[in-house]
Amino acid sequence: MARYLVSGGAGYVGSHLVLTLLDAGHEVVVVDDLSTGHRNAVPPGATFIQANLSERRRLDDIFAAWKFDAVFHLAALSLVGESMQQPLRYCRENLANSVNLAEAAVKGGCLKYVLSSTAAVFGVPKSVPITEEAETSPVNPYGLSKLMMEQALAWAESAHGLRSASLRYFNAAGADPLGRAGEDHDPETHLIPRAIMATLGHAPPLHVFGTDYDTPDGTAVRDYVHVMDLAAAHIAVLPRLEQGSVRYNLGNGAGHSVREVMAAVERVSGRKVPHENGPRRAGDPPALVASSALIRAETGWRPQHASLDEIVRTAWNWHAAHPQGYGAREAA
Ligand SMILES: NC(=O)c1ccc[n+]([C@@H]2O[C@H](COP(=O)([O-])OP(=O)(O)OC[C@H]3O[C@@H](n4cnc5c(N)ncnc54)[C@H](O)[C@@H]3O)[C@@H](O)[C@H]2O)c1
Ligand SMILES: O=c1ccn([C@@H]2O[C@H](COP(=O)(O)OP(=O)(O)O[C@H]3O[C@H](CO)[C@@H](O)[C@H](O)[C@H]3O)[C@@H](O)[C@H]2O)c(=O)[nH]1
Repeated sequence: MARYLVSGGAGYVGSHLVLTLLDAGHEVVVVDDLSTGHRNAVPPGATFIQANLSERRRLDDIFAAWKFDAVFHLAALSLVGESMQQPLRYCRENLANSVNLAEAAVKGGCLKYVLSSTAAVFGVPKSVPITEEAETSPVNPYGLSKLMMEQALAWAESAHGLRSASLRYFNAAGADPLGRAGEDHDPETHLIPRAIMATLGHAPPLHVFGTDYDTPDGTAVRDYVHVMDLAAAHIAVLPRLEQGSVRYNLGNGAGHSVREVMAAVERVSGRKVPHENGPRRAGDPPALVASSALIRAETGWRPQHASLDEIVRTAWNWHAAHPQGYGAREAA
């Protein structure tokens, strides 16, 4: 049994990671300011500390009070469009706060650091699937802020011995198959929850952002990876850190178009997805698909929930059971 710090553990991916760590018998301390997360999303078995990562002294106190085997850093701002409007805020939140956490970890003697990075570090890729050798050339401040932290971590290894894994998630999707957690963002911008909420009648019809892409059906293609598979990857990379820092692309390795996602929602729900076709969303690349060959080869990680229907089914079940997301339980 080990003890881990999870920043952003009240958020979507973070809450699923905390469940996975607790299920494996580990001890978890969550640090989250609840800016986009939910207190009710933190599983009961975890210790919760409400703090902002800009509070460096609080972080030092936390690392002094507990000895952690590793830190998983998920807390961040992650809306691409918002980052275009507020580039400096994104750099402060995603770079400066990540540096704060890394400094506090080093000072506290915790020398393993797993960063939630993103496919957005690649910008518009020249080809898919995207390997780790592909050029990193972000086209928005969000991707830049994550890439800068990846680069800072490389220097922190040589200077401070901080071993890091930068996990470039592609599109996190789905929910805990046991129904203990799900996705609840406000506003919700992600395709699968939006399609499901529209189908349940809890949101307006889905807007299909672009039908004129150079893809098989004209809609944009993404690599949807189950959030529990993402969570499992965090544990799988830890032994690899004994040999040094790593950067891994993390996806299912299969691309699905917006129309294919809608078809999956229709298969799972037995209902039509109310939708309207519209123009492209600014900044959206036509296709992002991961090559996850490297993490598979080096850690043995494999997606266990790879089918799009299974991903959509777990998300559907959670949204159907929680029409107001975590709000209903917060009010209860
Ligand atoms: N969801 C995706 O598809 C996706 C894809 C690629 C990368 N990522 C990355 O994964 C991570 C988690 O994403 P998510 O979708 O779960 O987001 P989320 O918004 O659901 O979770 C982020 C959590 O961090 C907390 N937080 C934010 N700023 C903080 C601060 N300064 N101090 C303390 N806590 C703070 C929020 O309250 C929230 O609980 C992010 O780093 C994101 O960039 C997500
Ligand atoms: O209402 C909607 C929402 C999305 N889309 C399309 O669906 C696809 C997926 O969009 P979305 O779910 O918003 O995810 P992305 O914009 O691909 O971004 C996610 O995945 C990236 C990695 O691939 C991460 O960097 C981001 O943080 C994460 O939000 C895109 O083609 C969108 O244009 C629609 O057509 N209608």
